Amino acid sequence: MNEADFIAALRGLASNPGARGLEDDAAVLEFGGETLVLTHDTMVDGVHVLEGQDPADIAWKLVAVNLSDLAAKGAEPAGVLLSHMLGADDHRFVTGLREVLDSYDVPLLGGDTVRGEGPRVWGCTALGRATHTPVPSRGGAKVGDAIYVTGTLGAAMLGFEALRGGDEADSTAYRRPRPRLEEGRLLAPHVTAMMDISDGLLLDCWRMACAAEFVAFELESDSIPVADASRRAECIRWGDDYELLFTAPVGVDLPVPATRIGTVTDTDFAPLWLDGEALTPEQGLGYQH
Ligand SMILES: Nc1ncnc2c1ncn2[C@@H]1O[C@H](COP(=O)(O)OP(=O)(O)O)[C@@H](O)[C@H]1O
Ligand SMILES: Cc1ncc(C[n+]2csc(CCOP(=O)(O)OP(=O)(O)O)c2C)c(N)n1
Ligand SMILES: [Mg+2]
Repeated sequence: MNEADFIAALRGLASNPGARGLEDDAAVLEFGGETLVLTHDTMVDGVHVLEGQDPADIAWKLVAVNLSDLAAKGAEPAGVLLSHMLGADDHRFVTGLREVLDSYDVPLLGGDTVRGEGPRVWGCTALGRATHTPVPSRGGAKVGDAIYVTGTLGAAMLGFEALRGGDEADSTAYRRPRPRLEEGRLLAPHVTAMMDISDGLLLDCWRMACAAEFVAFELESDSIPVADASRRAECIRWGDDYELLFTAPVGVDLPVPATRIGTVTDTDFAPLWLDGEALTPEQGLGYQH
């Protein structure tokens, strides 16, 4: 089973509406007059971070990727719970954790600590409070909407290569992603759909188009902001950038800088198009476990 098959097999168990059919970045629960937004992401040594990487970076990224899912729902963080496997330089993990929690003013609420064999694995649950309801979903794109991204894609890939190669180039984008919390909150009232881009722009556009049903995402590659124009195809597939992907009606005055990369259409026989050519996940649109 791959990741998509396993999640599909879980769908029958996740009938509570809060699970959003396991088709969104986060669960959404009405609770005590508030709307809670809940998400969990795991990182594995050698899969999500380079073996031997500074644990301070690992702690930062672990929390940041979870906050990014809250950002995509326009939620403000209420706290995190962490799971940690003991190993080398655990004091550096604590240092990085303090840095990320202070930077985003997020309370550490609890977690769990274990020792085990095999590659190290870290987990984080982030809890947030919706700032706007209905909480934006992945599936709300409407025919005629414009498609936007924040920031630049491919910076994490370049940062990964810099870190792996040990060269002077800046690896910050890979080591210390910055969740777009402020942007997500400001955008939530204006978007028809929103998600964060963890697995690569093309794959996440595919998912957003499929979640909406009966729409297609038509993208123009030249309009997509990339960190290295000579490697555009890789920049829009590699992932790990944690920018926001969203749709909004044409003409809406956006409250934050973002780049229009395409249009939602009713083209009915393929959900994703790049420069007029239909694309499928078999062609390698992004990162899949
Ligand atoms: N092991 C699991 N148990 C329950 N739900 C899961 C599991 N793995 C993934 N999901 C759910 O599947 C959906 C897609 O997950 P994922 O692609 O990891 O989202 P994201 O990229 O936003 O982290 C989400 O609703 C997530 O909560
Ligand atoms: C050492 C290393 N190799 C490869 C990658 C590329 N990579 C691994 S996982 C991933 C996508 C994000 O991970 P996932 O577990 O799918 O997160 P989620 O979508 O659930 O937030 C990417 C781009 C990496 N980050 N680090
Ligand atoms: Mg996930």
